Amino acid sequence: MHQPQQPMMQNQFHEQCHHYHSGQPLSQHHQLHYLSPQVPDVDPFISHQHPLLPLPQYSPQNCSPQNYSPQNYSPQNLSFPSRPPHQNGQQSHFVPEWQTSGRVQQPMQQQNQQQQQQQQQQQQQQRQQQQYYQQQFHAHSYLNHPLEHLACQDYLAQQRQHCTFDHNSHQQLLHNLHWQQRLQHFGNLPLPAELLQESDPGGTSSSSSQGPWDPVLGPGGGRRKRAKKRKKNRNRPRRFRKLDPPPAEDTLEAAPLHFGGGRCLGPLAAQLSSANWQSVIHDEHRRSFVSHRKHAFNEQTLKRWWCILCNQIDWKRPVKEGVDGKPDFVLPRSAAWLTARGCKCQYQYFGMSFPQTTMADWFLDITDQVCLAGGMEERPNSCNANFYETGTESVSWHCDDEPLFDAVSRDTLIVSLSLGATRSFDLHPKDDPFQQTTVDLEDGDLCTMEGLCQKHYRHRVAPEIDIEKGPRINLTWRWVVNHDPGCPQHDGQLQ
Ligand SMILES: O=C(O)CCC(=O)C(=O)O
Ligand SMILES: [Fe+2]
Repeated sequence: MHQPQQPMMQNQFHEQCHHYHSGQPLSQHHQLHYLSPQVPDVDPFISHQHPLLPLPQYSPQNCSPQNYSPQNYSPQNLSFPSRPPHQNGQQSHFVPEWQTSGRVQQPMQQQNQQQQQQQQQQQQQQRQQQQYYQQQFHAHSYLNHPLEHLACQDYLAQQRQHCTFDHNSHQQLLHNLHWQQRLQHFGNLPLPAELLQESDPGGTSSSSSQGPWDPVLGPGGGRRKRAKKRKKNRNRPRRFRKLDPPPAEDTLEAAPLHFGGGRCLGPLAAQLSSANWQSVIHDEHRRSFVSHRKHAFNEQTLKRWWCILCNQIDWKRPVKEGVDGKPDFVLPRSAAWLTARGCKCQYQYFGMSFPQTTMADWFLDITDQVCLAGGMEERPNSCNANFYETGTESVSWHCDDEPLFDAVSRDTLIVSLSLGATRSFDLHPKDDPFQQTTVDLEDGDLCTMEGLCQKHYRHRVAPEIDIEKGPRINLTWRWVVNHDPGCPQHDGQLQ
């Protein structure tokens, strides 16, 4: 997968934020992480994690379609143990000092009244906090403001589980951030007043008209910094520019599309329109085609597949090392690379390597059913699997043009199956990034990229700010034609 370079800051953040994922199968690291009041000893970023969804271990008994499906795997339907109640049964954080210290003995009635008032104030404070974090969550996308986004996500996730959001530890956590991240955090996000008071010893933050406090630039620094950044970005070249269209490729009349065992003709939308395949892109000039078949399998089958894939695939979140040997990018999703028996090719993209795992019989079963639905006579010999835990996980603009598939000089077919949450799949011609096509891929949908699509188009699954959006699995089958030198099938040496 060829992926354009990501901005450095964002990569660093991803790395810091997710490094505990690396190399761990999901089933092992899917544990709850609550904010602990003794944050300083731990990596502050761990506490920023959205409590991950626990995955039960797969066994045929617990894996019946009734008790495990994309629907009941959504965060809302899982029950989490709630936090132990606080000593006095109330939220005690951020109670102003005048309420807690120097108290003198008072008559019972007065005490009760004060308690009631205190409770009301706390409830109001809680409501305001909730409103605030909800607003902030929607205002900050994961990509542009990862810290803010995750902090709010953390809060909202804990609200969902009916446990208290621990402002003390949140505040501790902010104090522990590296100064650069703190700069980014305070620079962009007007924090609630109580957090600002604590983190701004000079008391300069109270004036909201000056903009957010910045630890280096002082009051309003965040705003000035952003204006400076905007000015700088004005001169930066766009990530993708419009170019002249490429010369026309062979027409379908001159060279029909053949793949999937030779007798399968593309585009599938044209060949299999009677079997509910529909055309998403039909671009003869670039010899690029995308076909879509909605709801190709029944619900029971999808639930069974979901369950097996969640638990049986060795999901990984690899790390890309920077020049200094330190990790500088973590995949914003989990993935796995499967090949047919006898093939040992690894899949490498964006400087990361995916170890090969062999397709088990249950996986070949799924593959065969997908082939049947697409009229393919020959099984694809490889598959890239992706697991998107929430709406915020993604795959950025790329094309699958690695030498393994030889997708630049010959027609190829990539066929994908989507399971779980609906996500938007975007495509654009490399020479015309503004000509974007989007197709919503739902549970059980098949989608193909055919012909020279990898040569002329980029595709992605964009991050969404919807943390409530459930997990999604996508399997993309391909044909490896140029085996790695280390693979027994290199140069056709079949074993
Ligand atoms: O998740 C998807 O729909 C796309 C995945 C993809 O592009 C890939 O695996 O190369
Ligand atoms: Fe792809």
